[in-house]
Amino acid sequence: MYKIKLYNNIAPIGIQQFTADYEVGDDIENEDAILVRSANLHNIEYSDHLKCIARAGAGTNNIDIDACTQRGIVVFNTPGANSNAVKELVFAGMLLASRDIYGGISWAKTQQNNENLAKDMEKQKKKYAGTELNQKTLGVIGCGAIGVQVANLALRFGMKVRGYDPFMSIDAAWNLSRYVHHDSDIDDLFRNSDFITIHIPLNEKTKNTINKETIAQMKDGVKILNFARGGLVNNDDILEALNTGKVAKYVTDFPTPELVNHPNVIAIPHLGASTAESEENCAIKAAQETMHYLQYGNIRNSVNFPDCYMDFNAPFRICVIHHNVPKMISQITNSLSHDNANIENLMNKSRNEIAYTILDLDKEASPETIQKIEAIPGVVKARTYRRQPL
Ligand SMILES: NC(=O)c1ccc[n+]([C@@H]2O[C@H](COP(=O)([O-])OP(=O)(O)OC[C@H]3O[C@@H](n4cnc5c(N)ncnc54)[C@H](O)[C@@H]3O)[C@@H](O)[C@H]2O)c1
Ligand SMILES: O=C(O)CC[C@@H](O)C(=O)O
Repeated sequence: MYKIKLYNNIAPIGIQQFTADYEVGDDIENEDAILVRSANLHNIEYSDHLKCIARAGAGTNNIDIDACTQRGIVVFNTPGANSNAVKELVFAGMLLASRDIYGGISWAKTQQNNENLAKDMEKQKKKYAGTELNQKTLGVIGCGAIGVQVANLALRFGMKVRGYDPFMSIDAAWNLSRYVHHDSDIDDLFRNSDFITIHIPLNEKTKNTINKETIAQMKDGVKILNFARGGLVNNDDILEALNTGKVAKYVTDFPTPELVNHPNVIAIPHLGASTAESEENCAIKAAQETMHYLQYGNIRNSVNFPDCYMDFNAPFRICVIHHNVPKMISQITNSLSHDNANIENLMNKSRNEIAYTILDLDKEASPETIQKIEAIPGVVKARTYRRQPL
């Protein structure tokens, strides 16, 4: 029986993926795996049995990735599973930043006793007039799952689009329209955009990407959208720029108390991925990644381990997490001689300092063999698997 601990509300359809071999709940102890959305897992005590954490979503800054890697805990996310939901809200944000829809609706709500409403609203409406997206320039920082979709849709709104992403994946590049202007220097994007939208992960390098200096390069009256993470934008600097009018609007999915009452901040309470479709996509993907890892040792969509997966055709399997250093494979295979097991298939992949080896065997490795493997300097963990239907 595998034990799955839930943090946050995970869509029921995701939990339904788990078979009778799984015990799933938010009060589980000695968990083999965690399913989480945005709950902060930094500084929590993990069970000694914990093998993986699946983030039902994209951002993993709520998890201490380095600590997990050192302990041999595989962290998954669900790339692209919520990107459509975020894309749609970005466009809602752009429209709200261009036209005072919110002000107009709020005024209309106060008119329930006005018998002259039809006439009065024609007078009132000039207060809520705005501008169009058509022909404006949108700068997209980060052309991954979300950025690409935002860029492509903006073209269909008649916008001119510029994109900046020095680490863009080949998949993302295939999906990005060729009509998106490629900025290799982020300053060109800052200087030439009427709207700037940011879609990159938050980490030590990207923190405060939007700050006093970068804002200074932007057009007067620029509108900035942040549906990625609050820490990417320096709050003090953006508030100052909103006060001077340098920045006309700041649309953020990550409001903080000092931002929420500013008249030119459009604060949304982290709703980017909050659609039934996206919550279901993320939950299903996170559950499947977890099951494939726990039952087969296969790794797909990890943020700290290499992708490493093989069809499980042999009767037995060993998976070894080890440091990415010489002579590991030979030491692991030597240890198997004890059981006289034949290796039917082998895969080894590495990512930075860590590596992962899958060995498919005709015989089950004995506990002594696993102990021997785990005693090899540089080995973090070894686990055995028996072939079973998923
Ligand atoms: N508001 C929400 O509910 C919500 C939902 C999903 C994702 N997010 C946030 O949005 C971020 C992006 O999500 P995604 O699904 O597009 O992720 P993704 O991994 O598909 O794309 C991120 C892109 O950012 C690029 N990148 C990384 N560092 C960069 C830098 N310094 N400059 C420019 N580009 C850089 C990467 O190359 C990648 O292409 C996530 O990390 C998450 O924090 C928020
Ligand atoms: O789970 C959510 O609601 C938000 C997820 C989002 O911030 C993400 O990074 O995928």
